[in-house]
Amino acid sequence: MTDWTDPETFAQALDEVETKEKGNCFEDFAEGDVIEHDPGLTLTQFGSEKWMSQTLNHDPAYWRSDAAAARGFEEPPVHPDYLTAATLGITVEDLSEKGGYFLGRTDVRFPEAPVYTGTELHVESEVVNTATSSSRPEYGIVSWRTRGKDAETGDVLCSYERTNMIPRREPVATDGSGAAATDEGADDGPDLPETFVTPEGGYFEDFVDALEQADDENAAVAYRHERGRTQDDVTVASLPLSTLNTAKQHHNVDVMSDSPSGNIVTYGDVTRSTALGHARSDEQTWREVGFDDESFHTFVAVGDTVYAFTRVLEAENDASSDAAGTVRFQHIAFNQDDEPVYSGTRTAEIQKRSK
Ligand SMILES: C/C(=C\C(=O)O)C(=O)SCCNC(=O)CCNC(=O)[C@H](O)C(C)(C)COP(=O)(O)OP(=O)(O)OC[C@H]1O[C@@H](n2cnc3c(N)ncnc32)[C@H](O)[C@@H]1OP(=O)(O)O
Repeated sequence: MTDWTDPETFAQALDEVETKEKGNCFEDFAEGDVIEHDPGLTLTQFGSEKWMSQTLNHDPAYWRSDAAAARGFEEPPVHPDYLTAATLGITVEDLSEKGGYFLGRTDVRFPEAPVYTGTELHVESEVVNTATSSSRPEYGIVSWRTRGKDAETGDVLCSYERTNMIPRREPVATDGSGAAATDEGADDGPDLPETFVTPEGGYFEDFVDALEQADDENAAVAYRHERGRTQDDVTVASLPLSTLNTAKQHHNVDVMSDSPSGNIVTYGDVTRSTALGHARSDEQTWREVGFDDESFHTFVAVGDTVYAFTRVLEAENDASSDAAGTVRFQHIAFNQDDEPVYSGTRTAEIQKRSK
């Protein structure tokens, strides 16, 4: 009688049986398809606090009712990064569980902010673009518009457009491996301003003053934040799973040892939220408005440390409250070797010094 647990027999059986697959390949997506994601998630205080604590987002308005009231919230709301991560995590099983990396995201918006704990999230995605990767024939590139809705009212709470590399079932013929390796980036050396201005404080006026100072010179308002967060099992594997993100990239070392990263990697939303946490620790945030042009440049893995760098792009004396003005930033997350791992622009309302 066959001993199915005999190592040689079992190895052969594994080789010959089919695998009941999870997730979808590139060929499964067609422009215009709408996918309703089955997993739902109740946005809890515990989930939001766990996310915030581990990513160093310690803004008291999300932790304490008196600080929340001072900012015009009924109670501490769900943190927008947790809401964003949950709106993406829920989609992974259908969109990207097959593998392939999160390349970028844009137009992240929160039309019904603030969102309070206890809200049930229902998420749907529409395929907006599918493209061949000229440099990687075994992958295609897919973009989706995703909307996270209040399951009860249907109100859109978070929406964005995201792009991933997605494995193909069959590699496609391309015009050659060198296609992406153009030397477009042939380096003329860095082209940076002479001076870097750091805002004196974290209020709206400090950003306005710094921009005015930079305007007078060949200068930019750009600075780094001191905090770093070394990636560990909690940030790499536990946080994505807490948003129902089933991407093997974050929790299956076995499969990932044979992938471009060679190991499990940090969920992009953890990387960016950690960098944003560092940046927010040096400003007086009033409200988050949105995020654009987000890109993930290279992998972050256990043992890597996530730091943050900020450029202030513009400031406008106009916001949802007289207590704040609006500032547009570029945030760059980088690792211990000073390599950029994430970049994106962020629009946020920043509290004024004089209320
Ligand atoms: C899985 C998950 C969540 C989820 O489940 O969802 C995650 O959280 S995972 C962690 C976060 N993530 C990462 O850790 C990835 C970091 N990244 C890299 O490590 C490298 O990027 C790479 C190894 C993936 C690729 O390496 P690479 O092949 O050298 O990279 P590129 O040549 O730059 O990109 C290849 C092709 O993608 C096109 N492309 C790039 N960016 C965009 C964009 N924003 N929009 C549209 N197209 C884009 C590019 O135009 C090229 O297209 P072509 O093949 O046609 O030239």
